[in-house]
Amino acid sequence: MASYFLNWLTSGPTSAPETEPTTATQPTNASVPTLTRHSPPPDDEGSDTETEQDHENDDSPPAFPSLNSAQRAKSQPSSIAPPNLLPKVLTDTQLMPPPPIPTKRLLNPPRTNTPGSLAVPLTTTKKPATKKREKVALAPGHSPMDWANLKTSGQDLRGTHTLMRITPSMLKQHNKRDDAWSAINNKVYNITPYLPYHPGGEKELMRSAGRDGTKLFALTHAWVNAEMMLDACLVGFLVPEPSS
Ligand code: HEM
Repeated sequence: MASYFLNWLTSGPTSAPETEPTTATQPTNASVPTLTRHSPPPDDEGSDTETEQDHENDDSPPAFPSLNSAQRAKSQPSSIAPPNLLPKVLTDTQLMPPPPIPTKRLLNPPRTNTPGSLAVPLTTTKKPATKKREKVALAPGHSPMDWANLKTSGQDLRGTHTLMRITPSMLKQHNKRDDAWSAINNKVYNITPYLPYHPGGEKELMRSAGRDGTKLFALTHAWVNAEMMLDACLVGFLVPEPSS
């Protein structure tokens, strides 16, 4: 490849420059270098002895620019760079070596929380230390739809005749399964009829019996609309103890 470029670079114009249309057919300027042409000389020009065999054995590239072209006539001999200024063609052994194979340490970097470390923070991979929440199997006839039907049936689910002002000490007395009250967001509900319908189980719901279950409720399932689900069980409103 390099020899090809050298070949066409050094095959300069053979006719005289246009600026000197004198009788001389060869360049008379001594500074113009004498260039060697590698293409075969047309020694047998005009003869009929040139055969197809000659063309087949001729592996030399054609002159570029073409010998009698305007491009060749315009080109200046001084524009030809000397061989030491021509771009160097690197061989395979001189090419840049491949990057080193990453070590096992780099493939599996240690997981640390040191500042500036690119490792995955430990906090995102650590499992939350919360208790696993499990739904219980509700008895037949105790699905959420059954609870909705019971609520609208007109059956008394409060156990009281009027809405009351309920203090924490009053609430505390209603902590048995058959008489369980719980306060959620300052509203006190009779949760006894709801116990067998609670998807989290009776045991879990009884943890809020006789006290303010707002925090427990929000921690477990803040998305549940207790106000709507237990509206038929409302018995009153939580008020502070009267100051003595
Ligand atoms: C008193 C009012 C309450 C109502 C109306 C209520 C209602 C519900 C509802 C509708 C579900 C199903 C949630 C779902 O499928 O996404 C549920 C599940 C559950 N509830 Fe309650 N609940 C109440 C109180 C409580 C309390 C005080 C606790 C715990 C102390 C509790 C513990 C659970 C648990 C563990 C589940 C099952 C797990 C889950 O569904 O994610 N619930 N409850």
